Amino acid sequence: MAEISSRKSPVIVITGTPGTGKSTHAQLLAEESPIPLKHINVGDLVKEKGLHDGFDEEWQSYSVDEDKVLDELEPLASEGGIILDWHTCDIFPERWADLVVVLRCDHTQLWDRLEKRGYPLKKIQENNEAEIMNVVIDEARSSYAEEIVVELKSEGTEDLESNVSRIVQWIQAWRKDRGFTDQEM
Ligand SMILES: Nc1ncnc2c1ncn2[C@@H]1O[C@H](COP(=O)(O)OP(=O)(O)O)[C@@H](O)[C@H]1O
Repeated sequence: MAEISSRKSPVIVITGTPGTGKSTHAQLLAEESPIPLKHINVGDLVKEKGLHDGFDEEWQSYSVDEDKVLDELEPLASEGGIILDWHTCDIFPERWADLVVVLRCDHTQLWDRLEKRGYPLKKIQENNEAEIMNVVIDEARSSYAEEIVVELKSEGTEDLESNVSRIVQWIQAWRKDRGFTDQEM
């Protein structure tokens, strides 16, 4: 069983291979949530706050300093009311997460999305392979209690809308279980 946190607002992790729709889901969820939720795009935070050891030209990505990321996020996670949007999740301590959503996408569709984003071929191939090999879902399942990990398809706008309304329902149930009313933040 996952440990019950004392937070009034949950920490929701939205993870998945790059291009599966994490930011799109997190933005819509922040708009539709019944309680305020701050969307934290961890990749953007790494860039803005310099939580890295430099940029890898070959892979066109930052070499992330995970300790710095954890130090930066710890106070926010303790407070709750955040959506953590990142392509990996196993660095986040188990006690942080109330819900871990893993987005999935058909690999040919994912390839197109990453091509449109202008990723180098090598990076498209690496991510495409990771999606086929279930890398992120396996990582989530081995890092968190089974009952808080949810795998959701993200291939069209209907998926986006139904996924977000499902998470909204989950937030309502999470708060009700803890005896919070809609007015009480
Ligand atoms: N469920 C979906 N339906 C339609 N388009 C989507 C969906 N999820 C993502 N996309 C599109 O795929 C691209 C990548 O989405 P994004 O949210 O930036 O992915 P990520 O944050 O996982 O890298 C965007 O152009 C977005 O509009």
